[in-house]
Amino acid sequence: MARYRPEPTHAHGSTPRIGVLLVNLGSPEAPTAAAVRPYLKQFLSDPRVVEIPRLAWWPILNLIILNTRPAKSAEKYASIWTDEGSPLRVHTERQAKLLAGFLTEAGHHDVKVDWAMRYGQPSIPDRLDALRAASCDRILLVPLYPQYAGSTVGSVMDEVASSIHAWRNLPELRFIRSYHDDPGYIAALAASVTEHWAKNGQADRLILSFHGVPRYTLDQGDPYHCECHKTARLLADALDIAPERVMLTFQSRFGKAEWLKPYTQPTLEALPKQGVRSVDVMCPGFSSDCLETLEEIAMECKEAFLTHGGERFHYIPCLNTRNDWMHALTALVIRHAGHWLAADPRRSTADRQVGKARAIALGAKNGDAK
Ligand SMILES: C=CC1=C(C)c2cc3[nH]c(cc4nc(cc5[nH]c(cc1n2)c(C)c5CCC(=O)O)C(CCC(=O)O)=C4C)c(C)c3C=C
Ligand SMILES: [Fe+2]
Ligand SMILES: [Fe+2]
Repeated sequence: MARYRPEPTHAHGSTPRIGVLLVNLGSPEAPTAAAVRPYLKQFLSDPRVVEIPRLAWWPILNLIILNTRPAKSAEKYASIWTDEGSPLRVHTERQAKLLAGFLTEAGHHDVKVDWAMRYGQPSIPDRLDALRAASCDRILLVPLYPQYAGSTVGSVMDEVASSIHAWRNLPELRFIRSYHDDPGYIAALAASVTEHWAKNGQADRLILSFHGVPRYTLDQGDPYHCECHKTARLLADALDIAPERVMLTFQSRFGKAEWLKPYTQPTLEALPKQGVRSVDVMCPGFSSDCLETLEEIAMECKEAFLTHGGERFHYIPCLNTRNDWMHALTALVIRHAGHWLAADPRRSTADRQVGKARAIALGAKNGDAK
């Protein structure tokens, strides 16, 4: 059996380009049990996500979870679905379009931006094939997870590796491993909180809720927990807020094992008894609003806080397509694609910068104040 498929003929002779692939987690095709089932099957069959030995996990997944969870999840998805589809998908597609525009504006015309989902559609192998067909011989992968976790960024890289295993002529590859402490990302988060405070006043607490992962991943060396804490510390510093007014929590626990603590919902339920009447909740670990923020936090957790004696619950949206975040993402991409962009002799920014530098130099020489 041949391992390698023939390469597309256009791989030869055409102008090489740089590809940028944004990747997020993925959503079902529709908010129905029938559509949620294959999506959950793919998701929960990923050994990076559920590390239970396959033989033990297979019957639990196929005989129990996939017979009960799709209907419940579908109901939740239905409560956040938009006319254009899943919010996660809509935001990710817009982020890709805006990034392409911002890169062009910065003078990088030969960069092709595309987007893919780790689970469901558009798939990573499909979009990598498309970048190859567009003659991209250098590809930067951008998993849209600010904090690294084996279950997210690690899984994206597994899928990339399996997608290209039969390519004969491999592209040069790079990836953004995480951007949890990127100054542009932190500044965009801080600006979003500051704007919220300017309109609504400050709540008693600012809760930073991150997606959880099993506790054993921390014990085994996954840096996710540390990166979440670093993001929270940098954000609190940028906001100049007293540390005791900020809390970091972990949401979306799945299954019976212990996950990272403290858990978001039980924390919110306990706060009113401690005299905390109002909270602002933000999810810095999600680059786009999705089921886990719009339904779990803004609906479920809000109700839990209010029914336990809380008086005011505000959810601060994810960065989505905020202008400051799109600028920060563009800068991140330019930095990671750095030597490729700098080495491209057709790059027009280089020309422009040289032109500008010449104008300044000549202007200064001629005593021209302009
Ligand atoms: C089963 C274990 C899971 C781990 C580990 C996990 C890690 C993890 N997930 C995200 C981001 C998202 N997860 C989303 C949905 C979601 N997550 C799990 C399970 C685990 N996630 C499930 C089963 C689901 C599906 C929905 C459900 O049935 O509850 C989403 C939202 C997708 C959407 O379409 O809106 C995101 C985003 C991170 C960042 C992470 C580890 C750091
Ligand atoms: Fe998840
Ligand atoms: Fe959830």
